[in-house]
Order: sequence, then structure tokens, then C-alpha cells
Amino acid sequence: MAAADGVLPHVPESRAAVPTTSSRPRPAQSRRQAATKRKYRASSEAPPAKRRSETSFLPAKKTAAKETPRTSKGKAQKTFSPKRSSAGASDGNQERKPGIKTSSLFKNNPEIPELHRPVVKQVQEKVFTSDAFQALDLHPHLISTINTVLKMSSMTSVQKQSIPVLLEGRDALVRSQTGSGKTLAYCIPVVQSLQAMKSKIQRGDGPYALILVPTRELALQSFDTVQKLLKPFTWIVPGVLMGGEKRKSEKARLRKGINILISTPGRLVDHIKSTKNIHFRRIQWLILDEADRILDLGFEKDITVILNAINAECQERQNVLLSATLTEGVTWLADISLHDPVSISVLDESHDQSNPKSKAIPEASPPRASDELDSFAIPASLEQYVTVVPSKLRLVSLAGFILQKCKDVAARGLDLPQVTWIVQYNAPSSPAEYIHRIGRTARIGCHGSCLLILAPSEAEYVNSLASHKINVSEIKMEDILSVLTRDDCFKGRRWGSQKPRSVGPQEIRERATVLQTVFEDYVHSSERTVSGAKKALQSFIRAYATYPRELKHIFHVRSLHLGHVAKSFGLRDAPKNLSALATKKKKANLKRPDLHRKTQSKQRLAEILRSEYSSGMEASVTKVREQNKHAGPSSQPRGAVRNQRPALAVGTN
Ligand SMILES: Nc1ncnc2c1ncn2[C@@H]1O[C@H](COP(=O)(O)OP(=O)(O)OP(=O)(O)O)[C@@H](O)[C@H]1O
Repeated sequence: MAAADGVLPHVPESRAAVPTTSSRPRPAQSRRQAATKRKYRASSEAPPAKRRSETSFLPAKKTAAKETPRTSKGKAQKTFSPKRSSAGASDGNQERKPGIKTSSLFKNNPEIPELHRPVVKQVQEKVFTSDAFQALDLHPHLISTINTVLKMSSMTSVQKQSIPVLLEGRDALVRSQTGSGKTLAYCIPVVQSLQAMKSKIQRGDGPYALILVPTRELALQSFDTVQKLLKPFTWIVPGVLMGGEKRKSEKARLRKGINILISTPGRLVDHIKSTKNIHFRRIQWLILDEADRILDLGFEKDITVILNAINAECQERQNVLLSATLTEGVTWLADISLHDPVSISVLDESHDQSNPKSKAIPEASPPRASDELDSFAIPASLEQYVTVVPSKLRLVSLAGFILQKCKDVAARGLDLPQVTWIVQYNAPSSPAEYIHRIGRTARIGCHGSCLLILAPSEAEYVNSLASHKINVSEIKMEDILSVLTRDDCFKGRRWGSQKPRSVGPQEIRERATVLQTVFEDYVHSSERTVSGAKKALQSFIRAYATYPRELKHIFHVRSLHLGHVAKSFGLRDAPKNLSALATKKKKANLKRPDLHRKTQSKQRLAEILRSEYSSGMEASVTKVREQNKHAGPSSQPRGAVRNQRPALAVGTN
């Protein structure tokens, strides 16, 4: 887990809500009690924690309580108060005053289905080989830089397979799992070939190699690697262009000359359109790194602009496309950018041998939809888990999980750990996205784990993952929440009973409710935090619009109980921002209660998706939909916000 500190929910003193009954309160205590009274008054004026209206706007089948034995024992309204903070310890002589009311977290939840996941054999790749870089035909200074500056001795599998092919001058489509060393697989041949050029490269010559990456972070990472490899070859100048930097200074650097240019697609297109000093007449290498992410981020149009610009000035070059996943989009990109490529895929010997390791893919073969169903390689040292949690319990389960893992950190003292856990609070929209998210851990043979949180109605997603040869093991929600029994700060005070309760399922439920109350109190403590939580909720719901058609039966906004989902962001209720229009319609619909309920439900959803918390994405969604309408049904690969795939005007090579 990357972040360790500050996650433990401590109960702030202002929320030490249990009124104590010391007969003569000290001044500080009186102030606290007065504040507490004000707080209770305020909370009783606030909307009740659970209202009828909360459930009325979604189809009854989703809101009806289909309870499992393990979730049905809660009471509709329970009265708890978070444990007092250390500053205001109770003397045990308590007033019988109600605490903060929190609707039961464990009632009216959908049933948690049993997960019958098929066990599949995952595609495995061997990360390291025993071959040293010395085995390659490289400049001795380059080898010593790899050994001494990068401190690497043996090649990874993808490096062993790719570097010789690229040194031969072939185009290549390289697929290998996340964190397997693809960056060096192309950087080493680029540096080797450029330093060996007969007429020594001059800075003013401009770019000989163009490396396109999807994000700023990757641009910096690749730049850093190239810069290190160039240490002995000081006459070759690397440079980076990326969003967020000053265009003016980038223009100045382009004017001076950059020989190995690393850029994000959007920023490069900016310069192509506006900078006179950019040219591609000497380009010898075009690298498309993380091609799947480039496409996922909607850079298709920018890539075609770049390819057209390069093709217009230079036809002879080596092209390399690297990706952790091979999707329909990647195949399309390979078709338009590679010339007679060698396809390199690092698969374990035990995997399907009908899929040869190195084969030529036919030039300009049409994208195959079945590629989307390909299986994805996942690092063998990455353990994958899933937990099925009703929406209302999502936040406390996440907190419980973090608590459990953050303890795995304290034991290591101040040593900051690397990322060892990836938690997905919502499901990714494609298996490729799943692979990239979890691929931030278990890199280069290290150990890592990931957890995916699903709602009960989304449990079927594990089958979808299995169809891509992705195996996940289940962690039960109760096991996650049981961590709350380890720390008495989550203990609920049971009014009217002083008997200590045994640590069983009921105690866990009570503690989870205490924790949820802590979150809700915090969120509702200021307008800023309420607004932040609403924005987060908005984004979460919005993400449901981006699931592709084939996943809509699992992830659909209509399957969400908005009131319950609101709780997973610490909100006591789903936001209500019905517009004036909605109010008018509501009045009209009052005559038809059935119609009214239906319309109200739709309007509520529409409002949620189009409220003041809007991120402005809907404009582009509408625009893309319009474009698609005109472009025909086959033009949009996936996801509403992706750009339409444009036609490439000039052929490659
Ligand atoms: N031969 C090697 N020996 C040791 N470490 C290596 C070697 N090659 C690369 N690495 C390290 O492995 C890590 C992952 O490499 P890299 O980022 O290139 O992986 P990747 O395959 O591009 O991953 P992703 O697809 O997720 O971007 C980096 O920290 C890199 O320095």
C-alpha cells in the first residue's frame, strides 16, 4: 500500500459525541457539551439518514431488501456514538441521550451472491533470462553504462527477444506484460544505432528518433532512461515535449535541436501545427510506447496527424510499437504504422504453442474484433483478489482493508514501501485497463497484490475476467471488516447496556456503523467536504457511462441504488438537485403516480449526471455521439469519450 499515514480514522474531539455526566463539568467539558448539543440539534434538523425518497427513484427490484442471513440482522435505525477521543474520556456515568443516528448499514442491502468463478490457467511470462547484456552486439561503453549507471546485468525476456530484432533493422510489434522492461527494449537499439552513424549526429540536425508515450510521467521516465544511456555519447541530445510545460521554452529547445525526441501525442501535434522549427526529415526511428494506453486516452486522431506529418517528410525508418495488451485498437495502430513487422510476444513455454513467439504479422491486416478476447499476461508474482460488497458498505470496507494493510507498513518503520497493493474502488472498463491498473505493482519480478471491489450486482464480472484468463480469489467482506475489532476506537457505546459484547458478527456490524458515522460526520462537517464528496459521487456514477456495450449488463447506472452509493462517499443521502423543469414535470405527474415515480427516477438520474458537479465531459460525449451518428456504426471502438478513429491520408513507408 503506497500511502500509510493519516488513513486511520481517528475520532476528532468535536465528534466526541457521548455526553458525559460528570456532575460538575469543567469549563472545557461544558463548552464541549454545549457544542455537542448544538451538533445534535443540527443533525436532527438535517435530512434523516434514510428516507423513502432515497429509494423511490430506482426500480423497485433493486431497492427491495433481498437480504442474506449475514446481512439481515441489523436494525433500521441504530443509535451509536463514536468513542470519545482521548481528550474527553468518559467517566462512565452516562446520560441517556441519543447519539448520532445512522441508518443501518446492514439492512436493505442486496444479497451477496456466491462467487462461482471458473479457475483458468493464466498466461505467464518469464521476466528474467540468464543472458547478460554483454551477449549483445553493443558498443562496449553502452554495455558498461547499462551495468554501472543503470546497474543492470541480465536481460529480461522481452529485451532478449526485441533488441537483436531491432538491431537488425526490422519493424516490430512487441507485446509483453506490465513492468517487464519494455522501455530498455527499444532505448538500447535506438542509442546503439544512432551512436554508430557514420556521419556524426549534430545537435542542429533535429530529431533522428521520435518516441511517443501516453503521459507526462512516462515521457519523463523514458527521457531519464535515454539520458542515462547517452552518457558516453554526449553529442546526441535527448529532449522531451509534454503537456503542462511552457510551449515557448519547448520551441526554443526545438530550435537548438533535439536528436531523440520524447513526447506525448497531444503536445507534439500542438508543435506540428504551430512551431516552424519542427521537422522530421531525418527520422530513423518511430517508437509508439504503451500503444494500448495511447489509444485508451483517445489519442488516435493525434497519432494519425503525427504519422501523416512524418510520412510527408521521410519514408525510410524503423517503426516499433510496444504494448502490454493486444487489443483491436493496437492491431489497427500496428497496421497503419508498422512495415512488415516481427511480432514479439513473451509467453511462457507452457502457454499455447500454437501462438508462436516471433512471427510476421500480415501487413495491413484488418483489425480483428476477436483480439479483444485475447488473454493477457499478468506477472506471476501478482496476487489478485476480489471482494463483493454492497454499496452502503463500500467505504467502510475500503477503510477496513486499508487499516489491515497499513499495520503490513508500521512493521517496516520509516522505510517507505514500494507500491505493493492496488485497490480498485470501481471496476475498469476493459481487461486492458484492468491489466494496466494492476500492473503498477509486481513490476520486474517483485511481489504485489491487488483488490477489486464489486457491488453484488456486478459479481458476474469475475467471469468476464476469467474469459481473458484472469484469475481472482475472493476475500469476504466480513473478513475485511473484522479488522475493526482490533481497535477499540470503533467500539459503539450501547445505550442502556453496560455488558461487554463478545467480538462476533454483531459487534463487527456495530463497529462498521461507528466508522461510517465518523466518515459521514466528517463529510457533513463543512460545505467544502460535502461538495467534494458529491463531486466524487458524481464522477463515480459518471464512470458507469463509459462501460462498453458488452459490459452494460453488469455495470449499468440503473442498477445502482444512488442513496446507497452516496453512502460510499460519506454522504447521508443522494444529492437532490432537481431543476425547475423537473419540479414542473413533477407537478404534472402528480395526477399519475405510476408515471410520476418512473419520471422522477429518470429525472433524478439525469440530474445526477448533469448537475453542478459536472466535469464538463458531457459536451464531448454529445459531440462524439454526434460524430458517430454521421460516421456510421463501426467507427467507434469503445467508450463514449474516445475520439472517432480517423482515416489516415498517407500510407506508411
Ligand atoms: N534488465 C533489467 N534488469 C533489472 N531491472 C530492469 C531491467 N530492465 C528494466 N528494469 C527495470 O524494471 C522496471 C520496469 O521497466 P519498464 O518500465 O521498462 O517496464 P514496462 O514493460 O515498460 O512496463 P509498463 O508496460 O507497465 O510500462 C523499471 O524500474 C526498470 O528500470
